[in-house]
Amino acid sequence: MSHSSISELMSYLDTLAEPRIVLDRSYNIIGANRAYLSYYHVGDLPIAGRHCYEVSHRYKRPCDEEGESCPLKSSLQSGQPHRVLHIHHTVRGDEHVDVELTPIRNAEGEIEYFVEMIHTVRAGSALPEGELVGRSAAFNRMLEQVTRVAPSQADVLLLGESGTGKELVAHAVHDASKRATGPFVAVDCSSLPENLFESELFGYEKGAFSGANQRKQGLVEAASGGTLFLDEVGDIPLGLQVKLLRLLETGTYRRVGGVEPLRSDFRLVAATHRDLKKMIAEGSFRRDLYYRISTFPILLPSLSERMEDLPLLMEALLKRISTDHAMSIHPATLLCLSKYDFPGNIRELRNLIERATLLADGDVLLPEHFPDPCEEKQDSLHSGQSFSQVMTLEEMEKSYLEWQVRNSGLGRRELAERLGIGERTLFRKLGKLTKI
Ligand SMILES: Nc1ncnc2c1ncn2[C@@H]1O[C@H](COP(=O)(O)OP(=O)(O)OP(=O)(O)O)[C@@H](O)[C@H]1O
Repeated sequence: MSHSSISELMSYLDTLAEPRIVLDRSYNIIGANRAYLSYYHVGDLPIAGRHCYEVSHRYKRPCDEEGESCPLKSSLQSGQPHRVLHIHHTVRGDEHVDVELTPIRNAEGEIEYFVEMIHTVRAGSALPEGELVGRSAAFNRMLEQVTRVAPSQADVLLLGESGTGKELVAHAVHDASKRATGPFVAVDCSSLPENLFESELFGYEKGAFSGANQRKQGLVEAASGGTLFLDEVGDIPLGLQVKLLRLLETGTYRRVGGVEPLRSDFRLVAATHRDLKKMIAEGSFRRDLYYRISTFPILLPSLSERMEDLPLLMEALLKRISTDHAMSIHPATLLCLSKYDFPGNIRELRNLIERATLLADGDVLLPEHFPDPCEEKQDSLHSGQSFSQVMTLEEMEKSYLEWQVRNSGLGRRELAERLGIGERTLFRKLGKLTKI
C-alpha cells in the first residue's frame, strides 16, 4: 500500500467517532484516528511506530505472549477478520472493549496491514462501580458471547449454578439489545404453582374461572416489544412445556378462557441451573423445547472458576451494601476467602459480606468477620511443625508469605515493601489472587 493510500485511509478513519488504528504485521501502529488519540493515554511521543499492545494494554510483549488471545495473530493465520474481547487501559480507567481486526491486502494479495476497530463494551465492567463486574478470562469469555448475541434477535439460554449472575446477565443482554427501551419481564418458573402458570403467563378473560372478575394481562403480553426472561426454565412442568413450545414456534397464545389467538413480539432469554440434557434423557424435559430455546447457550462460570475476580467482586459488592462509613477488606480476609469454594457463588459472597459488615465494629473486614469460610486453619509454619517435614522452597515461601499476610498486621502495600517485592508479585506468589 502506498504512502498516499495510507494517508487517504487515515483521513477517512478520522471522520469516525470510534477509535481506529492501522497496524502492520509486526504490531506497529502506522496511524491512529482522533477518537483513538483521545481515548487512550498516548503521551507526548508520536503514536506512529509504537506497539498496539504497549498503548492499549501497557504490555511489553504481544497479547498472546501475555496469555491473552491476539486478533492480529489469528487474523494473520486465517486471513480472515477477527474479533475478541479485551480489557484496555483508557483515559477512563480499565474498560472492556470489543476489538475487531480486518486485514488489508496489497496488489499481490498478501496481508500488509490491519485496521483495528474498537467498540466500548458497556455490558460488563472491569471497575467496582459497574453492575456486572469481572476481568478474569472466564468472565471475559462469557461477556464476549453476551456482546455477540445481544444485538441480534436470537433467543439465549443461560446455563450456570445458582448465584452465578444469570439474572444480571439476562439484563445485560436486554440492555445491549435493540429492545433496550422496551420492557424486561422476569418470570421465576420455579416459584409459579402449576395451576397458576398458564394464567400468569398468558393472562385470562373475564369469567374464565371463579374470581376472574376482569380480564388480566399475562406476562407474555407485558413483555411485548421487549425481553421475556424465563428463570429456572427447567422447572416448568412437562404439561406446560408443550404450551410454551407452541408460543415460541408460532408467536401466538390464548388467554385462559379466551378463544382468540393473540400475538406477542418478545425476545426470549431463558436460564437454568439444571442439566437439561440429563432431564431430556430422564424424560422430564422436552427435547423439541430444548432445541427451540438453546439457539445460543452461554455458560456462566462459577465463582471458584473465576477466583481472580474475588477482590474486584468484593469491592463492588461492598459498595452496594449501605453502611454509615466506608469499609475496606483486610488482605488476610481475601486470602482466606480465596481458599473457600463458594457453593452459593456470588450470592453467597454477597451475603457473607453483608453479615461481615454487621459483625465488624471497625472499618476493616477481618477473617474473624467471616466465621464459616475463615474458621481457624492449621497454620503449619506457625506451629513449627513444617520444619520436621521436607517441603520445596516454593512451598516454604508460600507458607511464610501466607503467615505474614495473616499475622503481620500490615496492609498489602506495606507488607510487600517490607518484603522487598511488588504488591502484584506478592499476590502472584500466594497463588490464585494473581490480579489484585
Ligand atoms: N458479575 C457480577 N458482578 C457483580 N455482582 C454480581 C455478578 N454476578 C452476580 N452478582 C450478584 O450476585 C447475586 C446473584 O446474582 P443473580 O440473582 O443474577 O444469580 P442467578 O444465577 O440468577 O441465581 P439463581 O439461579 O439462584 O436465580 C446478585 O446480588 C447479583 O447482583
